[in-house]
Amino acid sequence: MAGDQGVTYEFQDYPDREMLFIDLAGQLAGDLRAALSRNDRVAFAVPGGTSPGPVFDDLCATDLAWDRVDVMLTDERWVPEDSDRSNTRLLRDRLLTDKAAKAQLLPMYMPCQEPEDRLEELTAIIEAELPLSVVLLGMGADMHTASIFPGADQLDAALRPDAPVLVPMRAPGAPEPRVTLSARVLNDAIRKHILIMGADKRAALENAKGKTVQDAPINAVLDGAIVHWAE
Ligand SMILES: O=C1O[C@H](COP(=O)(O)O)[C@@H](O)[C@H](O)[C@H]1O
Repeated sequence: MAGDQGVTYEFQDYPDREMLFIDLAGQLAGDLRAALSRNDRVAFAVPGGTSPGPVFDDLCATDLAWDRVDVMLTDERWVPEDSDRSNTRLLRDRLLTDKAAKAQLLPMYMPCQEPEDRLEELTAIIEAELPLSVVLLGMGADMHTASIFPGADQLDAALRPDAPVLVPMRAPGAPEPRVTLSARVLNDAIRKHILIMGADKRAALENAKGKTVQDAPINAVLDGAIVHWAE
């Protein structure tokens, strides 16, 4: 167990990335099966970005009742789905395939100029699924998680205990507008995993210790999580 100021999380350190991908996919499948044994449908939120693709490659080939799983993103970049920056595109290509093709993908983007234009519709779809059963999060080297970035315009709104489900976000380090699940929604998940890889991200996680959630938004979701790390 690692922790800081009342925040405790489990840190799983893997000998290499391949072992992390296989083991994390197995743990996610186990959590989803446990949730499916208690519920008719389960909500599963996953990150985009560069890290989770290989985990999705293993997970999508796993036998479970995918037809009862509702998959959503933790956050989306406000770009059309054919953009190679689209997190939805990553999910369609790497997770909603093979056995997991039977899962239902919930939208976190609708074609229009700004996230605010369709926020109510997206919120209504996601709100009906809550609480999340299982969430996988990523983290950037700047200590952002989902699209909760240090210095972002709606940072406080995403971190408030009474935060809305979805928060539109614009941040200096993000080239396009974003939409993100709030920390409240992420923390309400029954099981919470965080995937980080590389020495820079491990140093960033260490560096987050003692910092405020505004300076290190990862601190807002660490409590009770399992952090999976490999070099
Ligand atoms: O922009 C994003 O960044 C984070 C971290 O991404 P990575 O490429 O460093 O793995 C990701 O978790 C988030 O979902 C994504 O939108």
